[in-house]
Amino acid sequence: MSAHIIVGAEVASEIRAALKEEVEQLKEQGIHPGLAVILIGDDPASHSYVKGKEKACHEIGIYSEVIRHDASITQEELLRMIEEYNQNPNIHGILVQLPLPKHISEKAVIDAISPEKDVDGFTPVNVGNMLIGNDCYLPCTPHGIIELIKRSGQPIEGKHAVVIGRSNIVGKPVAMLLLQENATVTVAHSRTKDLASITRQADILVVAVGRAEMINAEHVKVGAVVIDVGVNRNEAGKLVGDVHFDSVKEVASYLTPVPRGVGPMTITMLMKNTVDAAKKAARVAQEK
Ligand SMILES: Nc1nc2c(c(=O)[nH]1)N[C@@H](CN(C=O)c1ccc(C(=O)N[C@@H](CCC(=O)O)C(=O)O)cc1)CN2
Repeated sequence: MSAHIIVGAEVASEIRAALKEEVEQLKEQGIHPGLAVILIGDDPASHSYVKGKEKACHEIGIYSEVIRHDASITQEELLRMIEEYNQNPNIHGILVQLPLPKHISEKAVIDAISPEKDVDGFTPVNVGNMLIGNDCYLPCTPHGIIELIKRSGQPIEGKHAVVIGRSNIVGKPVAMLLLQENATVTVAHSRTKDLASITRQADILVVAVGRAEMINAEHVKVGAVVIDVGVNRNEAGKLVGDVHFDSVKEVASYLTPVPRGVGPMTITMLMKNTVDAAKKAARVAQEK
């Protein structure tokens, strides 16, 4: 068997083309979606992701403001900056790139973002709404993963989904979204005993552990759908996922590559959330 490769970059391009058309139409109605991206510090990967977000905004026609600040900023200054964007009517989405420098509390920063502008879907209000299945901004990577599985044509309902990883950004929310799609969900993590015996039960395996090529064919059931969320450098300096691509592709039925798999969907779902936020703000203004 050789798995079908789910090229997230191609799916992302399709969604971005549709968003571009939608934004053109919104602008004709006087709605101009706007996103503020705040990047603190000098982490090279974060700088590259933020550049990707800026470029995607430009391509789709979303107005963007990108604030790059060195790590000398205080938490209070950052919170003030967020509050200004909360009040700014030209900005519909606010994103603070993670991780933050150690002296700044991630929790305090996320809590400061108005839930209506939380296009990352990280605030407690949006997380709570996601949990109970209310309309809300879904976190971008988990939402992108669900979209990739759905567009591959593979059913989620009734399947056993195993998620490896329990981060707030990926593991926990993707487990919740799979549950909402009626999968039976198991969450495994660094303290899980006999990981392979659990992952081998998975019809859908989502891997978000942050360890280069840790999951190999021994961990995967024949015919499973395998989604690789990792972005790592291997010993040779090559960009690889958490999944050993060459061995797993011989066992899985569907597999996402790294790069060009889940990653491009993260930025694309952010664009979608920003457009949705602008539409919601326009509706609210009209109702007043
Ligand atoms: N505020 C947020 N911070 C972070 C998030 C997030 O969703 N919101 N997610 C990640 C980083 N991230 C987006 O911010 C992100 C990660 C990976 C990619 C991507 O396109 N990866 C490429 C490879 C990139 C490379 O060459 O290094 C791929 O997989 O093809 C985009 C965005 C943490 N922080």
